Amino acid sequence: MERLRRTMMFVPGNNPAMIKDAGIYGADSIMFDLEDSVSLTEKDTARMLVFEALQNVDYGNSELVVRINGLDTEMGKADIYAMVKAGVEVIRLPKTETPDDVVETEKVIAEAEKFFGIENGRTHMMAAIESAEGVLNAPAIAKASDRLIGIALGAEDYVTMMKTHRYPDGAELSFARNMILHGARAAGIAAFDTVYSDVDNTEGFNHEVEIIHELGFDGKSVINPRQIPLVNAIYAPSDKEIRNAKDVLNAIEEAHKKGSGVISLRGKMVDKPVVARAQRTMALAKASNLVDEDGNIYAK
Ligand SMILES: CC(C)(COP(=O)(O)OP(=O)(O)OC[C@H]1O[C@@H](n2cnc3c(N)ncnc32)[C@H](O)[C@@H]1OP(=O)(O)O)[C@@H](O)C(=O)NCCC(=O)NCCSC(=O)C[C@@](O)(CC(=O)O)C(=O)O
Ligand SMILES: [Mg+2]
Repeated sequence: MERLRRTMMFVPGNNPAMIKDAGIYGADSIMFDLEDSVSLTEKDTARMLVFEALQNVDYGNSELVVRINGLDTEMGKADIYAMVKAGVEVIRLPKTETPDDVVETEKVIAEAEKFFGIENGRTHMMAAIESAEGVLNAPAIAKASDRLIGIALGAEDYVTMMKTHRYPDGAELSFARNMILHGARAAGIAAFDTVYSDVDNTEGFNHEVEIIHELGFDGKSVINPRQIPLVNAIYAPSDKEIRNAKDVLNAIEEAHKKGSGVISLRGKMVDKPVVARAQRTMALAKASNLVDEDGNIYAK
């Protein structure tokens, strides 16, 4: 079962207080930012703070991600070497335009792993897509490296270069969302939606999460801890979905014992994709503490 990444929380890399406490909010992934939330004069400070935090702060089970500055900046290479040395799990490349951007970054990551005597391939990658060219190249970007665990939409930069704004119905993002989602799925990796910057607008945030959940996104970048439980609530399966998933998994286990792979349950075919969906449902139910280890729904 692949790792759940319903929420990926940005933490400004030059904010010691936020860095220290980032693990208490239960984000599936914590994403320390060395890029756009950090001013030019603070770039070295942020790199050092995150370098220390990655090695000395306990962030529990959250996955640790760092958004580096791109290789087209003078900070990019130093960011990569520092984060690889600190043992970060995933390096996120901002403003990815072409597959070459991924390939070039992967080369530097591999160099850094070799330089520090770290097993080649240990550092995974994500590519954030934040422009028209990046969106049109999304399928190729998603296939550009085996290190990629996913690609993400960065809509603040994207809408600016598209000469539009963020709107409640999200029409301005529909093409980009679908290109990124299909590119990710064709490459067999995860797809993440963009941040929602109006932190106090719970209704607007929930509406946006409903849309991306329905489309099939694995999760959403968030900028504030208050947004985490909102995403988890929408990604939590209903009791009916949990019961059905449990029946599917029990039925297929029985069928495998009898040596068959395709069965029907209450008249509906149950084969590999149905089983995969049931496994994801149970993983989401467990992550939301809705069921016990055996998949039984906790009494409300
Ligand atoms: C928005 C606001 C100022 C609101 O502050 P507020 O103070 O009102 O928040 P409160 O709710 O009052 O905080 C309650 C407690 O949580 C703590 N706390 C808050 N936020 C926390 C956090 N993120 N991490 C850990 N801790 C946190 C806080 O310290 C307090 O702790 P304590 O005092 O101890 O109780 C704050 O959230 C914040 O700065 N967010 C990060 C913004 C950021 O990183 N932007 C860059 C990434 S997007 C981008 O670049 C665009 C993109 O590139 C994206 C893409 O590519 O995907 C594109 O193009 O689209
Ligand atoms: Mg951006």
